[in-house]
Amino acid sequence: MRVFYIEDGGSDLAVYDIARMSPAQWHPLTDNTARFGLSDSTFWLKVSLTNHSEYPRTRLLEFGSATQDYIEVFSELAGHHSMGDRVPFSQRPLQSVTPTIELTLAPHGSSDVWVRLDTASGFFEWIPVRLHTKEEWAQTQLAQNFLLGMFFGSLAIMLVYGLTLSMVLKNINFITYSAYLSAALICTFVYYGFGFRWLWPSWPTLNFWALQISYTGLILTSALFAERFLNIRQHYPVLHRLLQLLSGLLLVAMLLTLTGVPRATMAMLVPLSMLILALLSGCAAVTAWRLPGWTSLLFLLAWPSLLICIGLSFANALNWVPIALDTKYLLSGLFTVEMQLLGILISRQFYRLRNDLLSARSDTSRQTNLEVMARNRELEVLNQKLKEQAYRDPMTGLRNRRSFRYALDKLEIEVSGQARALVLIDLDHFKSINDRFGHQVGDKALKHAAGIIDRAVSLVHGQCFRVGGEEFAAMLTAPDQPGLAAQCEMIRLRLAQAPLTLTSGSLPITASIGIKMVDPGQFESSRQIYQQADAALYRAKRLGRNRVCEAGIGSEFSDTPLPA
Ligand SMILES: Nc1nc2c(ncn2[C@@H]2O[C@H](COP(=O)(O)OP(=O)(O)OP(=O)(O)O)[C@@H](O)[C@H]2O)c(=O)[nH]1
Repeated sequence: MRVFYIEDGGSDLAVYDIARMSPAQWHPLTDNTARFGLSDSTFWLKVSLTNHSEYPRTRLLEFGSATQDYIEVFSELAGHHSMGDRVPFSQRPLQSVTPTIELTLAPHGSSDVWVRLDTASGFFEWIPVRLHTKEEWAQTQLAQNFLLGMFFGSLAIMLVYGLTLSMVLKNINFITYSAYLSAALICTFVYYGFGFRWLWPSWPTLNFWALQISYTGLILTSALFAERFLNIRQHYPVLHRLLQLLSGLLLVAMLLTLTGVPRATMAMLVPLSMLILALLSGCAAVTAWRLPGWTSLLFLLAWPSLLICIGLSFANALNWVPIALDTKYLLSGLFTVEMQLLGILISRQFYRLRNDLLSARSDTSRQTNLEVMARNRELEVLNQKLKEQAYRDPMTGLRNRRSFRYALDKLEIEVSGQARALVLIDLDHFKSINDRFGHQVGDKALKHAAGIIDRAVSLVHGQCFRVGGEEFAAMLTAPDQPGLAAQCEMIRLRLAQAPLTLTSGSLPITASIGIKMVDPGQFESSRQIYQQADAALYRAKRLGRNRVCEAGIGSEFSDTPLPA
């Protein structure tokens, strides 16, 4: 088989004119493949067939484009057939997505087939002309169907995955990915001729529309996806506006193409879409360079696949590719890889966002916990202070009457351990201090005396209380009776020997002290203990003040009630 072509610039030649053309006017077709790209002309192909065998041979002549508008075949052997996608699919002699006719050549016979190629959009498909035996053709169809089945199957699975996640997660990246994937699925389905064959076989115009619309949809959804994924609006606002403008122009070009009036609109559609894809690929490269990491790198690898696929298809149709390349299969392969990589990337991106959100939430709750703990600690300290205040006398800072009651009760229930003593200390003639020097000096004298008594009690490891106006108490650990008397004497002396210094001179302060020793083996109520200590104090007062008296030694009984 040899294939030649001739360009009919005025589109006015009929098959009779073509048949009369001299061989010199025909140009051989490289690789038997028509690559006329964008042109307003009509093209004629001459397919010269020879049977060198002594038997008749039946062959299938295939024109490998599913979407070329007009393919008219004239043959002495097979008659005239219109097989482009501008005539209903059912009129094709063979029900194949790529126009195919059956020819039977006589033994040692030869025949020419004339093919008229034309287009309404001004863009010629890449059309390989192939001659098959019936067996070869059947095998090729099987292999093609298998590969395309794999391709569409994998796209469909990814689409289900994308749609499910879009619905469940309501994540914009999954939504734009699903839109892009749907457009890719529809566009390739139409481009491979399956829409025309299975869905609208009697409506050729729809085939043309579907192709233009789905192609534009593919470019626009891919731009939408890349814009969202790369966050172009935020990072490259100028590019975002440029892309919007180009997308608008692309939409207009598509609508003009649909009206079928100006052929040149197709010449706009192709470069516009390539420009959009090239800009987005550049943007992906800049992002990958700015944010190094395998996510950016994978996106950079995946994203330009679409540019390469579509660019190669057009370049092939325009005869710019120097080698014979079946772009249909390359397109399927690259598309599948791209969609899978993008699927992985957006899943990864989504899970990273999710993890960031979760860790932010746990940070917040950790922060809240820390704040609550700090607040609890503050409250504890405050509580402690309040407790302290409840048991302290504000003027002298000593433990107060309530604290004394508590210590006295404890003294009552102590049944083992060392002997202890309750010591009551009452300042002598305090009323006269108030009367002579006033209450302010009285207060000063009280604080002074309280400080001396407390320090003295601390020296013998006791506890000191202010139980009344000028009355103090101490709980001491009593070694034995003489030891206890010596300790109380020490307290008395320390006070008596440290007069309060006033501007007018020094003011001596003395105290009378009553002691009650508490024997742990012998039970006495707190009331009894207190009354006996108070009686001893009373005795000290009576005996002339500024002295220590102990209960049980020369004792009298006191009726003083327990301090409330
Ligand atoms: N400035 C001042 N005086 C107080 C305070 N609490 C009690 N007083 C006074 O202490 C005096 C106690 O007087 P009295 O109970 O008669 O006993 P006294 O004068 O010390 O005489 P004796 O105890 O018998 O030696 C009263 O005048 C109270 O007003 C106080 O917080 N500040």
